[in-house]
Amino acid sequence: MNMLEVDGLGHTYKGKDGLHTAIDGLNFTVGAGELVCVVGPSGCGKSTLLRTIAGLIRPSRGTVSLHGNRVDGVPPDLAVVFQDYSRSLFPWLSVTRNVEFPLRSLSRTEREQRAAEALAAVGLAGAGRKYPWQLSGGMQQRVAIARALAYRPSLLLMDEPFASVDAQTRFELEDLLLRIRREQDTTVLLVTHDIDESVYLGDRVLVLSKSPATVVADLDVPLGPVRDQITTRAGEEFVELRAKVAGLLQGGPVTVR
Ligand SMILES: Nc1ncnc2c1ncn2[C@@H]1O[C@H](COP(=O)(O)OP(=O)(O)OP(=O)(O)O)[C@@H](O)[C@H]1O
Repeated sequence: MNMLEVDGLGHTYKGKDGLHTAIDGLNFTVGAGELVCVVGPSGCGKSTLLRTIAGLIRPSRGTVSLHGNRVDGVPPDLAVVFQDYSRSLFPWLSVTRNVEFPLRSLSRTEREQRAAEALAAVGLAGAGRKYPWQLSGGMQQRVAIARALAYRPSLLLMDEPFASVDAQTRFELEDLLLRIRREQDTTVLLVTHDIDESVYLGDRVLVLSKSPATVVADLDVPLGPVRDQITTRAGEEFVELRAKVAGLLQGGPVTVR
């Protein structure tokens, strides 16, 4: 079953300086349980795409459907993790209260249980009473991921989620995401600038053209569910795929030996 269907999606911003078409004629689907990465040149419209899927922008053309229902406003069963963790957590709330925040409609016991489970899943079982400002950047992003997971969304949207952390933490968070989606079967659409990251994480990689963005390639990543930062990245298939994505992003012919 398709969790997400994007059909003929286009958006034109109307600004003071006239019209600007950010995305145009985008078509793709994401199946339940898939992790799909989106890469594209800077400014090609990746954030516009995510905002449209999240129902934050009403598209000028085309439709977005989440498990068969047309998105028209922010869907209730969707969570978003942004790049800027420092602005996505509430500094005056403890880690546990931050994770419980979207669960206000649930009973207290259920909120506490879900928050504890999600914090354990991201390796922060002991940090619930701390405040975001007492944690490192990587730990804060773990809290943001835990908050999204505790909500148990049908679709998890991630907008450059690891772009603001150091390289070592980035690797750890990538592996955390791979483990979580193996264990919880979460459906994820993740936008990244990083070609290597798109291949390392994705079951599929969607390559976008420069603005106005269209899908220039939809590549399968046959690397299996269990990946390793050292051996996977050194493997022949990985190296070939990343060269292919890089070639597509440059817009040139793709010759991979
Ligand atoms: N609110 C807006 N009004 C007018 N133009 C906008 C608006 N938001 C974005 N744009 C323009 O639309 C284009 C796509 O922007 P968007 O932020 O979606 O791209 P992106 O691929 O996410 O960028 P980056 O890679 O830099 O994060 C850009 O040219 C941008 O200037």
